Amino acid sequence: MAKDPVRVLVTGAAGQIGYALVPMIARGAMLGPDQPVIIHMLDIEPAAEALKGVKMELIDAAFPLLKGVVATTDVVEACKGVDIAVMVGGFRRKEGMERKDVMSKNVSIYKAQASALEQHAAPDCKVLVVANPANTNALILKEFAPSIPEKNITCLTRLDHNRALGQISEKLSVHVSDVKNVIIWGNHSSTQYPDVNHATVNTGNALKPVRELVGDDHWLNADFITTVQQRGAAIIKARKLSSALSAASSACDHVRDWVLGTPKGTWVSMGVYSDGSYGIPPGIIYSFPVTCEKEEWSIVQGLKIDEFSRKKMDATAKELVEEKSLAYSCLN
Ligand SMILES: NC(=O)c1ccc[n+]([C@@H]2O[C@H](COP(=O)([O-])OP(=O)(O)OC[C@H]3O[C@@H](n4cnc5c(N)ncnc54)[C@H](O)[C@@H]3O)[C@@H](O)[C@H]2O)c1
Ligand SMILES: O=C(O)C[C@H](O)C(=O)O
Repeated sequence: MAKDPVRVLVTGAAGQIGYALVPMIARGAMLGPDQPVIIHMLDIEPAAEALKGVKMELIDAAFPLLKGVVATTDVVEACKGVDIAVMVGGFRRKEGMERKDVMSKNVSIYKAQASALEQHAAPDCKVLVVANPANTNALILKEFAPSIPEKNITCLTRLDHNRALGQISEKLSVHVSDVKNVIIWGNHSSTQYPDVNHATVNTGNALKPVRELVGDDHWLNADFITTVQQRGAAIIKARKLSSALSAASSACDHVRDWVLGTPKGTWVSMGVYSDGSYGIPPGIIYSFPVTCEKEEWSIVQGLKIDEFSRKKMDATAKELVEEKSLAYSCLN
């Protein structure tokens, strides 16, 4: 029997990530090849014509899974009955701007959209915040939508996770799908800590530690970390635009694994509300290693944390605590 369609909201749908993301959703990359979808697209008035154009293209592409398109500048209409909300809309960082510069513009958007989601989305709506500052926007959304379960509000660090997999795969000349269990701890910013201490490579007959195969702790503790931390800025420098296709693809990975589950023995990184695991202060949205089953994520417990990692995990937590107070000061 055919499944009922799932309603997926994409905010900022006329923007560049939105343009890459909606066809991926319509092709089944987010929810699977047998899951029909109705895509809700929200943007603001100045982008209304462009949004209309995206809707026309979605229709023209004749996607078999696409059962309807809502394209609107009305946040209430956009949020009505949505099961999944991918929050991409916001003010984008331009070359030379610090993430903090975009903070005040974005947190007020997220405060307003929190109420719309709370009142009009499906009761169990899952939310993924992509727009920067992603962790803090997600936190603001959580705080101003108290009736949405906190487990349903997450932010995107899967792009950083995938970037880390990509760097290891390039370094070792192995296929990226043979590398697993890297971790992104903390903020989707240049303080994030990409950790390979528990990562492995499938060599065909064994799972070998990445650290052993790379055999270059200096590279792993320095260049590898900064390359992943700075990858977003490097792409802005090269494209004069921030990453879009990789962000859209990683957003699909995030939601797919959340809804359909992570493969056995594999974890992924997600920005989630801290419960105090690994000594990270509660009250912030922090990226942890998680496994997903039955549409719920759980933080992987019991990983050994060395002194080097501890410092980096605490530094990125500290930045998030500071961002939180900055966000509140912008809202006052
Ligand atoms: N978390 C991540 O890994 C990651 C990766 C890449 C980009 N980003 C962030 O994602 C966001 C979007 O990036 P982009 O390149 O698509 O930007 P973009 O500027 O091309 O698109 C943003 C869209 O949001 C719309 N918008 C602005 N205010 C809105 C509002 N109140 N409601 C709905 N829509 C609104 C704009 O009109 C625009 O169409 C940026 O904040 C960017 O920094 C995050
Ligand atoms: O938009 C940005 O600031 C960069 C983006 O978050 C990225 O990681 O590519």
